[in-house]
Amino acid sequence: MTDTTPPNDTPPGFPATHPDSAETRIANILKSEQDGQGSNVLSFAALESVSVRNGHAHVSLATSRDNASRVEPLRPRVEAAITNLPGITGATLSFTSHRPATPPAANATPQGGGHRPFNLGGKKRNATSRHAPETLLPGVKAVIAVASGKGGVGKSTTAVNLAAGLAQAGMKTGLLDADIYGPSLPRMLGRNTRPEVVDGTILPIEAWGLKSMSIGYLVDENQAMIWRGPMVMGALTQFLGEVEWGELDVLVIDMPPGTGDAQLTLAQKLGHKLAIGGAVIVSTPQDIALLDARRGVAMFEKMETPILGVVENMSYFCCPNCNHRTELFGHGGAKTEAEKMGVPFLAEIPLLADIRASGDEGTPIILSAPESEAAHAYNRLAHAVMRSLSPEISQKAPS
Ligand SMILES: Nc1ncnc2c1ncn2[C@@H]1O[C@H](COP(=O)(O)OP(=O)(O)OP(=O)(O)O)[C@@H](O)[C@H]1O
Repeated sequence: MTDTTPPNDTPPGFPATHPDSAETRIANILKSEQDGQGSNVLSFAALESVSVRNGHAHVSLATSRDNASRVEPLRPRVEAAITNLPGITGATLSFTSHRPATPPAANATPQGGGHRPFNLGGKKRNATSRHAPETLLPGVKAVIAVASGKGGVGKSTTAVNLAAGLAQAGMKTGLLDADIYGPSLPRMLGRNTRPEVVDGTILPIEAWGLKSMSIGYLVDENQAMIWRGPMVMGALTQFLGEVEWGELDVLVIDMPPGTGDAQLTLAQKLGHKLAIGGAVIVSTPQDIALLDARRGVAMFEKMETPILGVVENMSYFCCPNCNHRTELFGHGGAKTEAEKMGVPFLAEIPLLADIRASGDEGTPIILSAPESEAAHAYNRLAHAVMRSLSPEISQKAPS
């Protein structure tokens, strides 16, 4: 469906100048929703902008860092109230913090509100040319984007084990956690160190034979939650342009879930490297997830990114005692769907408590239990991915 609604427009029935405009009604909601101390939202946050696109309202509020924690618990209620307005089908509240936050690393400081959240000090660089797409990741041969049409399908777990599998097979591998709002890499890799900044460049954290980077290494968990879009994109761009990735055969990127602006922008920025690598779409067998997977595939196809294939996660349950295999959600949905979409089916990963436990303990299961059913499944995935890469990259893949 074509979007005929201009950005920053009001929905049908809300002329912008009218007292009943979307902005006025949203401001009224913000004035009426109170926190536990009886203060309304607009008493400690300023309404920066309202835009409505295709019925979805994006509301940006400016607040101090201290007050951000007061707004956050109100978010679901406010978003629900805005969604109830006529002509509005959904709402997203984002916050801008106007005070600089805790330094993420010894000499790396988030700037707050800017498009380059980390001031890395060191030599003055030409940020424009350094961040121009063609100059990004100069030593990286290929990028593999691990994506999913929706959250919670096991994308990060898949990305971590895929990256560890590629490293184990002899490829020089990096792993970037691009999920700014829900970084899981530090936990899954068992690393909680602040990266060093040397000469204006962030050094990646080494873990399990991988070079890794995540917003979770740099800022406190709740801090990135209050970032608005441009800061998120700024952080991602810095991760691509200002991390010392060095020479890598592949950089695996754990993409943010979904198919919104951040995903599109990343895919655009990485077009030249993704053309040599490609996208891996993670799905669970349930129909709804498959619909979302289709959206993921469509997004990369639109960007002319090669689709390396689809992975079915939580595909079947394997009893740890008797090894009996149970198809919990009906088997083969993702494979059939991949065939219909004309993209390769890469692997099916079982649903296993040990996979979750290994992730929580900080060692990818492909390394902690190399003889397990799960490790074999992830190895099949890594080898399938290697085989689908171009020969110059995948020469280390077993035939
Ligand atoms: N095959 C599996 N078997 C058992 N548990 C799994 C499996 N895959 C993922 N999980 C668990 O499911 C939860 C969600 O996984 P993960 O964080 O990888 O998903 P995600 O798609 O990256 O989520 P988000 O969209 O929130 O980033 C985690 O607790 C993880 O350990």
